[in-house]
Amino acid sequence: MEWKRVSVIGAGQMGSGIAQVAAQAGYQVVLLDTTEEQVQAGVKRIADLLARNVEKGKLSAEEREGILDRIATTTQLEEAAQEADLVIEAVVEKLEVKAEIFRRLDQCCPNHTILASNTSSLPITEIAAATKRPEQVIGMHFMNPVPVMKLVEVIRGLATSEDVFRLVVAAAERMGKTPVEVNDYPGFVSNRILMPMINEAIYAVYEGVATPEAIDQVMKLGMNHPMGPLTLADFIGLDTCLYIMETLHEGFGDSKYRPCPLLRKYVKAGWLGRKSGRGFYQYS
Ligand SMILES: CC(=O)CC(=O)SCCNC(=O)CCNC(=O)[C@H](O)C(C)(C)COP(=O)(O)OP(=O)(O)OC[C@H]1O[C@@H](n2cnc3c(N)ncnc32)[C@H](O)[C@@H]1OP(=O)(O)O
Ligand SMILES: NC(=O)C1=CN([C@@H]2O[C@H](COP(=O)(O)OP(=O)(O)OC[C@H]3O[C@@H](n4cnc5c(N)ncnc54)[C@H](OP(=O)(O)O)[C@@H]3O)[C@@H](O)[C@H]2O)C=CC1
Repeated sequence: MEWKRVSVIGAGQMGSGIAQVAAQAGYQVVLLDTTEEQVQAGVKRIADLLARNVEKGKLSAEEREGILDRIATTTQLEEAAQEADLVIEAVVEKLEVKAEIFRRLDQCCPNHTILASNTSSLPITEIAAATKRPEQVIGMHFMNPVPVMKLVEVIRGLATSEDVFRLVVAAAERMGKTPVEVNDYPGFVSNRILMPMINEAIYAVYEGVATPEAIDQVMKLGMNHPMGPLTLADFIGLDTCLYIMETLHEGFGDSKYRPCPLLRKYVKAGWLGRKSGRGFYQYS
């Protein structure tokens, strides 16, 4: 079956990026967030990035208009659900919030609709269990920034069907991505490896080993990482980093994954990184 419509739930940094690459791939997209302001902020992010691509000569002004025309917006889940072939959820990294969204999507989507989560770490099998169609639920984990990064981790839940897996791999490829299959364990592969490194960098700040600037320089100049771990943590969002560490800690029951107290403190203070204007660095 040829898919035409992709709905994206959550218009934050990941949801807006996913909506952009889906519209660039020719899908009709519906982008949803809880308020009109959030949805419009997501659309503005897409419009600005596409305008920069026009300036760079990578896209024509007509192509930009075409992509933006393919993105409709809503704040009503029923509206996002009603005609979707594929729904990709990208809301906050909390199991109870995602499970409730999947429960509602299951009720309002057509029978054929596939429900994917962009979760960074949470169990796909448990998200799927909130629906009556667990064979049509799957993990589709894009990387940030979505328009640039090539990888999509594709994660099968216990019940995910082979057909659904193949359709989702094909959709990721159509969006210009390279899908890699991984199994349903906390943090999958990407964040099981990346996030303990970031957490360790935060411990190094906490224990006074070096300043954030020095730690980032060591990893950039010494290991050729494009961003130092603390700049990357601010870029991902410190709330998201904390939720991922909590999932690893709880999921494996191993103290090596305990989140650094400084990370908790920053999140409690509302220092969420780039998106809130302050994290390990200041942005305004
Ligand atoms: C937490 C999770 O669950 C999983 C994750 O996503 S973990 C995070 C994974 N991502 C990373 O590790 C990113 C690491 N950082 C990088 O790769 C690079 O710093 C970067 C690609 C973000 C920027 O690259 P750079 O060379 O330093 O900067 P710059 O030259 O300005 O940008 C390179 C390109 O990326 C684009 N770009 C940069 N930031 C962007 C953004 N936020 N959104 C969209 N495009 C962006 C630029 O427009 C530019 O595009 P062109 O080549 O078409 O001109
Ligand atoms: N940041 C990253 O680098 C990556 C993140 N991810 C995953 O993507 C997901 C989203 O992350 P990210 O985009 O960074 O987060 P953001 O905080 O940027 O965006 C999340 C958006 O979802 C909205 N939202 C929250 N609850 C609901 C709801 N019930 N219904 C509709 N919208 C809702 C939020 O609105 P409000 O602000 O009003 O709550 C916000 O606009 C998370 O699961 C994260 O783990 C995956 C890969 C990389």
